[in-house]
Amino acid sequence: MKVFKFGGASLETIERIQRVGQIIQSYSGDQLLVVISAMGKTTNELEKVAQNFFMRKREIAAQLLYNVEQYHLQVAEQLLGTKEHNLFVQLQQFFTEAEWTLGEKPLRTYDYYYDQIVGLGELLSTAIVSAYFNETGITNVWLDVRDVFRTDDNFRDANIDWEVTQRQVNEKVLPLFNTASIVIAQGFIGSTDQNESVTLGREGSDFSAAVFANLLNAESQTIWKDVEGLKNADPKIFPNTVNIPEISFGEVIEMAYYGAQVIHPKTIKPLQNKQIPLYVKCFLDKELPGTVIREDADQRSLPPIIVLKRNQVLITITSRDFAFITEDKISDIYEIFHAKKIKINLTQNAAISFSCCIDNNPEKIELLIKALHQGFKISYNEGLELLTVRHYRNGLLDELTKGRKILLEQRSDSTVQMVVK
Ligand SMILES: Nc1ncnc2c1ncn2[C@@H]1O[C@H](COP(=O)(O)OP(=O)(O)O)[C@@H](O)[C@H]1O
Ligand SMILES: N[C@@H](CC(=O)OP(=O)(O)O)C(=O)O
Repeated sequence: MKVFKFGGASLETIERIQRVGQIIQSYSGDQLLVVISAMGKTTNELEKVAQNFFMRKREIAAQLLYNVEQYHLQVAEQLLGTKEHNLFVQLQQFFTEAEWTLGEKPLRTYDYYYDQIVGLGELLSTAIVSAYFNETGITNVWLDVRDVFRTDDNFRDANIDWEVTQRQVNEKVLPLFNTASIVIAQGFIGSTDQNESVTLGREGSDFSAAVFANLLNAESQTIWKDVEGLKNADPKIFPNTVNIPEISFGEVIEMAYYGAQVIHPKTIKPLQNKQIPLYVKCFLDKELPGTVIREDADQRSLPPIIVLKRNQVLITITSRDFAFITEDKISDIYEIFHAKKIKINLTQNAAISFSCCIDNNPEKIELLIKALHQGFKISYNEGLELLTVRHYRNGLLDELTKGRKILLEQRSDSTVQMVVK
């Protein structure tokens, strides 16, 4: 059994969806569990629906949802060449459920409504792709992953209940392979024991695929991207990147942790734990060798790896009365960050101050500063970038920081991190 994951970019156009079909067809001898994300930028559009709904801008929310609906109906009709198909009944059910949600008064948290609305993208994309494949002879079964992935109710970043999910994989997923060798499921979503939809965090479909790979004891997982494979930096930002043919789980978990936008950080653990290799392949040209990520990768010729996180804020937290920032104070500070669900990307402490670099999320930062203000003086600096280079060489660092102001720097033997303006 192999697990495949196709992301939004691979479903952005009709031609790309057809290409995905060809790729799957070329693995006709294998059992495939195929995880699919929302088409193109649908998740961003649905986020806007959720925001407007929660701000009680009902008409705008309804219009934005209508646009998403029309887009999917058009794609479905173009792929199938007709509107007379059961798929359209299934799509209509999803739309009706979403419209019901928008008809409610937002009495629960924003994160709850976000998850009820935003997961729609994956339900639509998988239903369309599954129906289209069946019409073109790629026999498959569509699975509602919310019947399988059980989570807690930490909406927008729900945690998998591995025991229940394993049981449900055994009872509900494995038997599907008796009817077809291909099962198509949504990435990114799951459900609580109260049958409330949840999402697993933005870009979470890589992780969904890894959960399946782990629980199905798959022989491999392949993530199909618009790039050649895993590179030593984002080719959209840096010129002259090189492809990495093989790399270890340990190295990739570091890259993802530092913010490389190519693989979701949670993806590695379920694979490493069962020693399942992860392939990164290019859906634009499946003959390209891509990258294999596995425990015992040969890394003798690993190039310097560069990760750039944009739109960062450096917050400096200073004691009000010249008191030292001791362990108890740091622990209070971390508790506040944890309560506000803010991830710290880099920290540095001095005698009476503690600095940390975080993603710029104005609403969260406002609440954070309010909470911190009671005990500390706060200053912050916006519009920054966090540059991380692993296996660095000094010449390269000079090149990357030329003409930039370095506000904070940390070096170890293997890694340098800099907050730059
Ligand atoms: N180190 C890297 N190697 C390859 N691609 C990278 C890297 N870092 C960032 N990327 C970006 O990741 C993109 C692919 O990921 P993404 O757009 O999330 O795909 P999908 O939505 O299809 O899963 C590439 O187009 C590339 O710009
Ligand atoms: N659609 C979700 C989940 C996901 O993983 O998408 P993609 O595979 O396109 O990054 C998102 O955009 O966050």
